Amino acid sequence: MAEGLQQLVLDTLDAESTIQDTRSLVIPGQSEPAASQDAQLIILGALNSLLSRDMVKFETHEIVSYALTADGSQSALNGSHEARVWSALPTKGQGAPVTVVQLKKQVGDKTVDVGQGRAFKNGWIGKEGDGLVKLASTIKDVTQLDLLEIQSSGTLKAREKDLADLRRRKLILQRKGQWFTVHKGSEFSTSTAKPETDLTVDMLTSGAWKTSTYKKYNFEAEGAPTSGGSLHPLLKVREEIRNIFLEMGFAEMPTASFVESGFWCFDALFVPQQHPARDLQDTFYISDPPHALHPEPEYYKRVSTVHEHGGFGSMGYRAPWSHEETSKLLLRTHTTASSAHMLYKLAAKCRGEAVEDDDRPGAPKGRQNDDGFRAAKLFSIDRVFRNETTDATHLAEFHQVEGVVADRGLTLADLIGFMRVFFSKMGIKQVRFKPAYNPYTEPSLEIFAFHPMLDKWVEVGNSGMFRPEMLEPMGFPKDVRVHGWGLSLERPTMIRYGINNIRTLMGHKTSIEGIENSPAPML
Ligand SMILES: N[C@@H](Cc1ccccc1)C(=O)O
Repeated sequence: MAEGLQQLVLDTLDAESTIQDTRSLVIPGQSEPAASQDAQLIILGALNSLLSRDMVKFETHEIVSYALTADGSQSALNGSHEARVWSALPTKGQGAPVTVVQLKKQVGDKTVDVGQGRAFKNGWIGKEGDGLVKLASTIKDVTQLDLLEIQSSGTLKAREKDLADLRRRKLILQRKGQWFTVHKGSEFSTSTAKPETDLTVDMLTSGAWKTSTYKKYNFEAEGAPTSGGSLHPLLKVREEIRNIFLEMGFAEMPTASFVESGFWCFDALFVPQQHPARDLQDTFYISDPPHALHPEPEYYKRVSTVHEHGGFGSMGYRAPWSHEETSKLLLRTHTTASSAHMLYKLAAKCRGEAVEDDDRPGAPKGRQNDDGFRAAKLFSIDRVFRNETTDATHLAEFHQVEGVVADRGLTLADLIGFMRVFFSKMGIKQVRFKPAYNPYTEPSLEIFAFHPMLDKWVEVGNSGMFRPEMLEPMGFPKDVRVHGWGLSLERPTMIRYGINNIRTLMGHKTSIEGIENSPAPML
């Protein structure tokens, strides 16, 4: 049929040079002109195909048309509700008046409910005793006439108001539609022979290429979508947070070692060896190799002593030290293990080790009484592991955002002030702090942010000033203060992307399509 229709369009153009209104075409195989929108869509298909070969040009005309609802079609056929009410009643004085109950039985509840009032208003019917009678002997059912006109032409000529009324009565529906005016194109011909799409060896040898018509190359056509890699939302938010750190002058810590020893993950941080976080139920331990390499002996001695007996102003835990516990290998439970490595390295010169002076601007070089301390601002964003039962908000593997700032004279006010700036750069303007406990920081603060969508305060991080029991065995001078904090990467990502089940963000339930379609976050 498609070809027959294209041929019809070309033949009509050949005879009449333009087709003013495609609604006048009679599609091959049909008896009526193509007044309906369905017919116009079929015509549009044929026109587009001819347009691609430049055989025609056409203009589109947008129209609004109307179609009858089921109720409307019934009224077009049998008369409006009010006319059906009128015709069911006896003429005044010529029969017993009909009660509403009887009338409903005769013409149906809906017809009476809708039609009765209108029939009264039109003066067609009246009351007599308990019943109703006809007052008018003949009526003109304008509603039915209007519906019939709409049925055949799609509209009412110049009577917008009545259309609105019929729509309100749910007798008609509005439809958007279009029709077309068609002209000859630059390659117009009455032949619909398919143009060639490829130049073949056969055409070249036979010489057919000279007389063939060719399909025009479509430079507008979009290629098939390519599937490349796309960044996971966690990576996008990680990048955004990394940029905040970099813009605040932080350097990134190396965090490649997922496996740590009990020493670096806990002991160096003054986490007691009996702490519940070190239990098998909370931490994944590695069985092979069975032991970690031994840390530097003097540092190890200072750490074990401060745990067992105290020192640096502390009374220690006064519990027996277990070498076994410290040398266990485990999947790190927090990135503070990496911070401990970095802080130990930062204090190297303070311990009197030969370290090359760095050339950061402002770093005191070879100053007299230089104790070797260099201020530092460090961050990391990487994966940690906890032996957790997974649920909508917990995973056994997740990511931590961690930062440490080391300098002389830092106070708790600096930590709080810094947190406010850091979180406001992440788009979190309202933050609150609550005293908390960490074995390695004192004071410690939990950080809460106001979540406007949830309309409540949610915990976003944990922070504090590292204890002398941790810093001084590393070799930091007494007046050096280090504050640190940690937060999850998943939580801000879930908030940003409106995800409420963490398992759809990470793990085997993640939807690849969701990742491909997730927009970059906005600050
Ligand atoms: N390690 C802590 C975060 C933290 C880091 C540094 C200082 C204080 C707290 C956690 O896992 O929650």
